[in-house]
Amino acid sequence: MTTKATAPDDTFHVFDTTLRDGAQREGINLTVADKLTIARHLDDFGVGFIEGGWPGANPRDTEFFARARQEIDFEHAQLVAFGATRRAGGKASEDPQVQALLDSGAPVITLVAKSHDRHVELALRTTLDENLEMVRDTVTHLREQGRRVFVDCEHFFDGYRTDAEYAKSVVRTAHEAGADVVILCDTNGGMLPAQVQAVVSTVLADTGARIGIHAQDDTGCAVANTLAAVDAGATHVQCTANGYGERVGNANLFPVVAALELKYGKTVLHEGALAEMTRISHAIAEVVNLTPSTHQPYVGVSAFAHKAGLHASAIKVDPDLYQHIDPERVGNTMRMLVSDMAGRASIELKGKELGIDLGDDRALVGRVVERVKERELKGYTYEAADASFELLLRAEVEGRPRRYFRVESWRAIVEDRPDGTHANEATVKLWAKGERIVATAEGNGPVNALDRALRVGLERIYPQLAKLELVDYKVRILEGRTGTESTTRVLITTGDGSGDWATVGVAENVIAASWQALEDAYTYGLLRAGVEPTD
Ligand SMILES: CC(=O)SCCNC(=O)CCNC(=O)[C@H](O)C(C)(C)COP(=O)(O)OP(=O)(O)OC[C@H]1O[C@@H](n2cnc3c(N)ncnc32)[C@H](O)[C@@H]1OP(=O)(O)O
Ligand SMILES: CC(=O)C(=O)O
Repeated sequence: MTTKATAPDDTFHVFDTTLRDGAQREGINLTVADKLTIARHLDDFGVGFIEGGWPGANPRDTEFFARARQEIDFEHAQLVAFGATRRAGGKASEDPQVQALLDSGAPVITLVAKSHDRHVELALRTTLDENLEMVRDTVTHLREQGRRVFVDCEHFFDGYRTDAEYAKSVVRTAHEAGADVVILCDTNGGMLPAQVQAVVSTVLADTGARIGIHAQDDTGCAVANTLAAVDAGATHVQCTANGYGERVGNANLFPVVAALELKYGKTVLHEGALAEMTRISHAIAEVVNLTPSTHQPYVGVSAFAHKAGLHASAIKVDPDLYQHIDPERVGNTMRMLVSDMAGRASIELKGKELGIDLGDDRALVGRVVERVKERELKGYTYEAADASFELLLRAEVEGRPRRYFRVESWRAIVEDRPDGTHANEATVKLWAKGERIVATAEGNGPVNALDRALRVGLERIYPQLAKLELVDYKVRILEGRTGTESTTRVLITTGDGSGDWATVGVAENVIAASWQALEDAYTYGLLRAGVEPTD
């Protein structure tokens, strides 16, 4: 582990606490290996500080610091150990919890300190003076041991309401004892931006300490509160990747950093890092085993996805008209969604995205718009089934549907037996390359049996299909869609090892809807493989 004396640029700190506060989110349970992987991603991204956990609080965090020291050569970040001030009535130099922070070998230590009078009296069960002494003694001791110290003033904003002078005296004590930054924490996450801005301004003016911000997201304002603190003069922001954290989470690192770089014009990352943001956000989501939020600002797959026809018509002229930044700056991409809200421009842009030349054929584009609207009324959804849309578009452009096989008939049988067992069997009758094929297969359900029968029938003629795999299958009942009876929509995602595609089927019953989605899935798989249509 490199123990750099200072962060790359010490005038403004991006401090990440994914491995400490992020790990406090319900549902996240990181192994040491996970923590090491996330630390590497965060270092690549270029944050200045990575809070790795609370050494001594649990064996996992203790091991993380030991292994990070051995295994990671941090290029941009310094590793930070988190812990509390010493116990009331003791000495920092004799406190085992404080000693564990030193033993971690981390060059920087964040101490959580009480700054709310009620917490001191009720949670610590000590006096206000002794709490100040705990802060002074612990910071002094750690400084004497050569560590850089940051102090997190827990519940600062709530404490400021009940006793502003006491809250500020904790900041002054930490600062005078040698803490480099004193962080005002909105621990309960109840603050609003204007309140944060006012308090940060006053504390800066009254204490002379360098101020940081740590905002929980309980009002949905953590990012805004963080930026409000920066507006007021804070020069250290504590965030977590994807906003993971206790309860509803913390200030999300990615929108905070993007705002600092793109809206405030600050350089807080190394060159080229911002363009890696989407990849890093998704990679961390993968490690914590949570699906990345599709609607996350900047990095969500929907962050630059455009659905409304009017938006598309302006974007066709200039993408800036409906986007606050160029998505490539954060490593994301613009996408056009095709649905019944599409107009001609949406189809033209989607065609371009798919590499299909529509020329200036207004009539053709108009026909596609009409067809999409008519099919969406029946229950199809093309924004979730790009591959089915591409097949529909190509059919219009090429004057006939792409066909690699023709279906004579299909049938699926579900056999329930009195002993509770059952069997599923399907038969497909097809024509491909002039040959009539009859194939039968069993499966763990009727759709699986149909999928297998289709594959058994076609694989000999199209060996490319061997690589195809059903990745996801979703069914939704569309109540009263046609005004009479409900219909069923099936969305299938298929992969071939180098990418995934989604197809849709709609019918009165789930098996017929699945069959349509399967037919599109196989047809699109052959199209992707570059196979020429035969029929
Ligand atoms: C706002 C935040 O998110 S801060 C981060 C909080 N993170 C965590 O709590 C996760 C890790 N925590 C743990 O593993 C455990 O709580 C430990 C190891 C730290 C402590 O465990 P225990 O010794 O069993 O104590 P317990 O958790 O019941 O209570 C915490 C103790 O620390 C004391 N304490 C709380 N804050 C501070 C502080 N800033 N300075 C000193 N002592 C403190 C409490 O008064 C309480 O003391 P008590 O044991 O005399 O009642
Ligand atoms: C320190 C911290 O996590 C908080 O006050 O929320």
